[in-house]
Amino acid sequence: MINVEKLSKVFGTHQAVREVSFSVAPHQTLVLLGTSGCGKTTTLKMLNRLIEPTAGRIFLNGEDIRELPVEQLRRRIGYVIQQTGLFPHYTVAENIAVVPRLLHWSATQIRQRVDELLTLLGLPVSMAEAYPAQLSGGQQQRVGIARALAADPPVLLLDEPFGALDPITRRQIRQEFRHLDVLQQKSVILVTHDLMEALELGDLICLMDQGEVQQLGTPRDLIYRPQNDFVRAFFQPHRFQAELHVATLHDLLPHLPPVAITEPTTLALPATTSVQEALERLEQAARPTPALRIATTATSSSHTTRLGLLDAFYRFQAQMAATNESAPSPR
Ligand SMILES: Nc1ncnc2c1ncn2[C@@H]1O[C@H](COP(=O)(O)OP(=O)(O)OP(=O)(O)O)[C@@H](O)[C@H]1O
Repeated sequence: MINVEKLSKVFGTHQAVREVSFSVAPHQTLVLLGTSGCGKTTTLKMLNRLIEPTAGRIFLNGEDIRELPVEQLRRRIGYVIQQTGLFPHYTVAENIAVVPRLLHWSATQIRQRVDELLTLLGLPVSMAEAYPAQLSGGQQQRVGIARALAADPPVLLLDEPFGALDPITRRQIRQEFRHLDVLQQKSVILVTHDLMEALELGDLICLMDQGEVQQLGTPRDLIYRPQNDFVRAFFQPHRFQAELHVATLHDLLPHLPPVAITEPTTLALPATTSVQEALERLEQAARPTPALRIATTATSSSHTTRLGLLDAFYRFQAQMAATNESAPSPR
């Protein structure tokens, strides 16, 4: 658990971050989102004291981080940066082992942890002896994450972790990242300026502008209950795509048109799946496009087709627009 209270940073006369506060529980991901220069990276670097705050406090599991020796703090906070920061002359195994070595783990323990992490991140164990330059960008990124997780820190910080990847790899790695078991029980804080990445990965989004928090909330809060004109304008150009990410199959259940399912195969998804993910999964599924079975409870389910899903989405969108227009503005 990490708690940030009124964190500020002034560089010379420039206020880069002003009174930023948030809390991230274990197994939650908070995304720091905003345009270039809004203070995301500065905020992130204050969390592991790569930058010292001008004011404010940070608590790691209740302890003020200023009370902890920096070395100890950094072992409890994994850190991944855009260019991975892997040491080019170290093998994959040696890169992952940097922190365990500092902690004087035995060679056997280190070897086991390296193999375990490679497997957890979907990399072959045989890759341990390769050098970073022999790996693809996506593989290097996974090794970067494995290295940050080596000593099992409760907090993981990621600064534009997928930024250097091509759009297809980026999307794939992002999907995998979301389902990584190894991140359960960790507080994850991720910096991005990519709106879809934020909506896909964030349990909470902290949208910043000029060093200040414009809104802190769930992706749904930011899309459907924007607190001010900045938040509204930030999402407006990508609104349709954004709504596909935040709407779930559960939202669409009351809007599903009655259909007789004739498709021979079905794809089953839980009702918590986003509409975006359901459409992607249907797209990737075997031909002909299967019917979709939405598991609503342990024993009951609803069926639809791709077209039925889109139809229900449009109805849901119209309903949300009507509700939001009639609702008073929160500010
Ligand atoms: N060491 C520094 N000295 C002076 N000013 C700095 C320093 N680091 C950052 N800044 C300034 O603080 C502001 C916030 O920078 P920061 O890197 O946190 O933004 P960001 O939102 O992460 O941007 P980007 O997405 O471009 O990385 C910017 O105006 C930047 O120029």
